Amino acid sequence: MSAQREMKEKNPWPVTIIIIVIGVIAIVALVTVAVLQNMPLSQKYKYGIVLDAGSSHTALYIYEWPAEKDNNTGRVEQTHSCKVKGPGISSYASDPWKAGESLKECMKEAEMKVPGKRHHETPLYLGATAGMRLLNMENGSASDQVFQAVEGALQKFPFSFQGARILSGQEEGAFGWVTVNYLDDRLKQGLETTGALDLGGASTQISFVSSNYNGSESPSNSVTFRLYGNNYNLYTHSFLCYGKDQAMKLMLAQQTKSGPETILDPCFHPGYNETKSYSDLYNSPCVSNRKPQGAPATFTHMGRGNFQQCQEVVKKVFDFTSCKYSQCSFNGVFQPLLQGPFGAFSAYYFVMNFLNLTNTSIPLDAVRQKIKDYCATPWKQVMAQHPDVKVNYLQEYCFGATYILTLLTEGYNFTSESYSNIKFIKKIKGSDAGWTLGYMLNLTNMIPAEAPDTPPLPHAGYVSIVTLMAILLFILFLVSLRPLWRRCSKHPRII
Ligand SMILES: Nc1ncnc2c1ncn2[C@@H]1O[C@H](COP(=O)(O)OP(=O)(O)O)[C@@H](O)[C@H]1O
Ligand SMILES: [Ca+2]
Repeated sequence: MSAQREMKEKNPWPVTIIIIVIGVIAIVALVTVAVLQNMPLSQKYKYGIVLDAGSSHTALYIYEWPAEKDNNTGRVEQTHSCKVKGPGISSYASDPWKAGESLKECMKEAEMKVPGKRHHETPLYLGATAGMRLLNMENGSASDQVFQAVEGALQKFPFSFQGARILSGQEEGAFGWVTVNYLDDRLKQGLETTGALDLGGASTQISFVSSNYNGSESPSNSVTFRLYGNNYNLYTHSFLCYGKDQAMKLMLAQQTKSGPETILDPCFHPGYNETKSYSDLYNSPCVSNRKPQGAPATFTHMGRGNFQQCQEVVKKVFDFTSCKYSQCSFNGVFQPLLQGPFGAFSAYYFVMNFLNLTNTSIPLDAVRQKIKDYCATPWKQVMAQHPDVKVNYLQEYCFGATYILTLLTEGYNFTSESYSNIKFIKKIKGSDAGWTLGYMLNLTNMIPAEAPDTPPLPHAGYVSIVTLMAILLFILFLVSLRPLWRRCSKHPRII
C-alpha cells in the first residue's frame, strides 16, 4: 500500500468534504437552472397613449405594461397624465387649427416620457365625447375640421397614430365600466362587478350588470362582453345634455323661459351677481330650441342659495312622465334594478370631494343638510374661504352637488340605503377612473375572451419547491452514507 493510499484509508474526511462540495454545487446548479429557465423574461415595457377629448378639457394618459404580458393583463398601469391647457377641442369650432395646436405641449411631454426606441410602436388614440357629439349635431363640417386639425397635429409625432373619433355614448359608458373592473381585478377573477357612474360636462353615463337584465328589454342599452372566460351582459346608458355643464344650462333655461332681465337663482350663493348673455346660455343644441323669443341680450344672474328650491328646479330638467318599459330612470329611458357596488368618477368626484362628501356612509339626510348649509353660504364668504379654487368651478359646487344628489336619487333611483353602495373615486391603484384605459385595452385586444393558461404554481412557489427538494435529496444522500461513516469512526484504519 502506498503512503498516500494509507493516508486516505486512515482519514475519510477529504472524501466526505468532496462529496459535500459536489452536493452543494449540484444543488446550486439545479436551483439556478430551475430559476433562470422559468424566470419571467427581463422586464421590457410597452406603452399606449390615449387622449380624452372631453367637452370641458382634453387630457392625455400614458399607459405601460410588461412587454411579454400583452395577453395576460391585470398589469396595465397609468404612468403619466397631462392636462391640456385651454378648453375642450369642441370649443375651437371657429378656429380649428388651434385645437391641434393646443395638444402639442402634452404630446411633447409624452415624447419625453415614452422611451425613444418604443415611440414607433406606441399606439396613440384620440377619443372625443359629448362636446364633439354636440358640435357634430350642430355643425358637421366644423366638427370635421376640428378632427382634421387634431389629426394633422397628432400625425407629426413619432407615435403610431391610430385615429381620432367620436365615441358613442354606449362606448363611453361601457369602457368606463371595463376600466373600473379591470383596475379592481374583478374581471380576471370573475368576481361580482362594480357599476360605473361617469359625470362629464356634456353627458353622463350609468353602466352596471343587473341579474334581472338580459338585454331583451331595450336592446340598445345592452353591451355584451366575453372577458377571461366570463360572459357579461352590461346595461349602459349615456344621457346627452345631462353632464354637469349642460344640465346647468337646462336648469337656467328652466328659469329664463320668459326672457327675464334678472333671475334669482336658488342654485347660486346669496350675493352672487353676474351679467350673462342669452346667446351664450342658449348656444348649445341641448337648449337652443328653447331660447325665449324677444329676450334681451343679457340677464342678471343673482343667487338665492336655497337648496330645496334648487332641487325643485333641478327636478324639472328630468322628464318622469312616460315610460314604455317595465321601469325607467328618466326621459323614458329603460333602467333595470340597480345592483351591486358603484364607482362614481369625473365630476361626481370633483364636486363631492370639494364638499368633503366622498364618504357615502354619511346618511343622505346629513349630506342634504351639508349641501343646504353650503348653498346658503354668502358668495363673498365662499370666495374668501377658497381663494385657490378657480371661480368658475367655485360658483358651481352648490348647483353641482344638488344636481348629483337629484340625478342619483330621483333620476337613477338610488335610495338612502343603496346610496352607501356608491364610492366616489378619482383613481384606482394609481390609474384614473374613466373610459380611456378600457378603450385602449379593447383596441389593443389586451383583454382575452378566454381565461389565459396560468402555470399551476407561481414562480416563487416553484423555486421554493425545487430548492427544498434538492436539499432533501442531498440530506437523504448524506444519511445513506451514514453506515460508511460509522464504520470509519469505529475502525478508522479500514474504509
Ligand atoms: N376641479 C374641478 N371641480 C369641479 N368640476 C370639475 C373639476 N375638474 C373638472 N370638472 C368638471 O368635470 C367635467 C368633465 O367633463 P368632460 O370630461 O370634459 O366632459 P364630457 O365627458 O361630457 O365630454 C366638467 O363638467 C368639468 O367642469
Ligand atoms: Ca369625460
